[in-house]
Amino acid sequence: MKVSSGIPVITLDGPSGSGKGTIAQLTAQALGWNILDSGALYRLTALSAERQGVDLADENAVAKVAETLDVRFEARTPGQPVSVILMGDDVTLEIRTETCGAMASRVAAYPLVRAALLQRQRDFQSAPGLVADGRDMGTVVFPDAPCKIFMTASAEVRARRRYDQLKQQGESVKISHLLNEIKERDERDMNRSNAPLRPADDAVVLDTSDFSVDEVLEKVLQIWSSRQS
Ligand SMILES: Nc1ncnc2c1ncn2[C@@H]1O[C@H](COP(=O)(O)OP(=O)(O)OP(=O)(O)O)[C@@H](O)[C@H]1O
Ligand SMILES: Nc1ccn([C@H]2C[C@H](O)[C@@H](COP(=O)(O)O)O2)c(=O)n1
Repeated sequence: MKVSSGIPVITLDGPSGSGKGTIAQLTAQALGWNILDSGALYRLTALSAERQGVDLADENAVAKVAETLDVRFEARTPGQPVSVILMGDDVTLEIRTETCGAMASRVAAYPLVRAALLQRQRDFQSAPGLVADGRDMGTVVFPDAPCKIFMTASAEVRARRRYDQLKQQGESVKISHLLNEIKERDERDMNRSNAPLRPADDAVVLDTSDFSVDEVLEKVLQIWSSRQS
């Protein structure tokens, strides 16, 4: 099984809403690297299982879905937003809903599902480099990555960010509801027995609560630069 190939990887792990996806995108763009949105694979597994009428409580059946996931990530330029195509159907927006995120968190707790998606994630490691965003990028998927960052922010700040994001998209939700969902998701992601959400021992922990996107990006690029000198 391929783990390390000498191609550099920056891992960005952290809880929901900490800004990993946004920063992964901008970092990949700044460096001209490839990107792995590992959460999308769990979201796609959940969505595909639901579409096929698979019971999400059946670990073996959901793992089969993960093993045979027919998905394409279409990126025109490295670092630019990608379209996500599931069995020929563009599901880029559908996988981003809160409902799909909650289903993803549920199937992500299954060891068989995690095992089924492991090599698929490692296969994203290609030249000139990879920015990998998720929950276990630094601990399990790319344990040899030269630069590991664990992004955090208070649950309140993350709920506010999500609220602003959904409002911008024209969705009306209560911030108290989002806060509860975030706390529930954190609880499930941190307390599962397999690959729980936690910083790798050699990760830099970055609390983004009081920083803008631009400030976080600058810090991530500084951390990467410091790893090279
Ligand atoms: N430092 C920041 N300051 C303000 N807003 C931010 C910051 N970082 C991210 N955001 C905003 O917060 C929202 C959530 O960010 P993002 O989707 O990147 O988080 P995430 O950690 O990838 O979440 P998930 O794991 O649920 O996909 C987005 O609208 C993004 O623009
Ligand atoms: N490496 C990963 C990535 C994601 N998950 C789980 C945890 C989340 O609740 C869910 C959706 O992730 P998101 O798109 O919000 O980053 O998938 C995981 O367990 N491991």
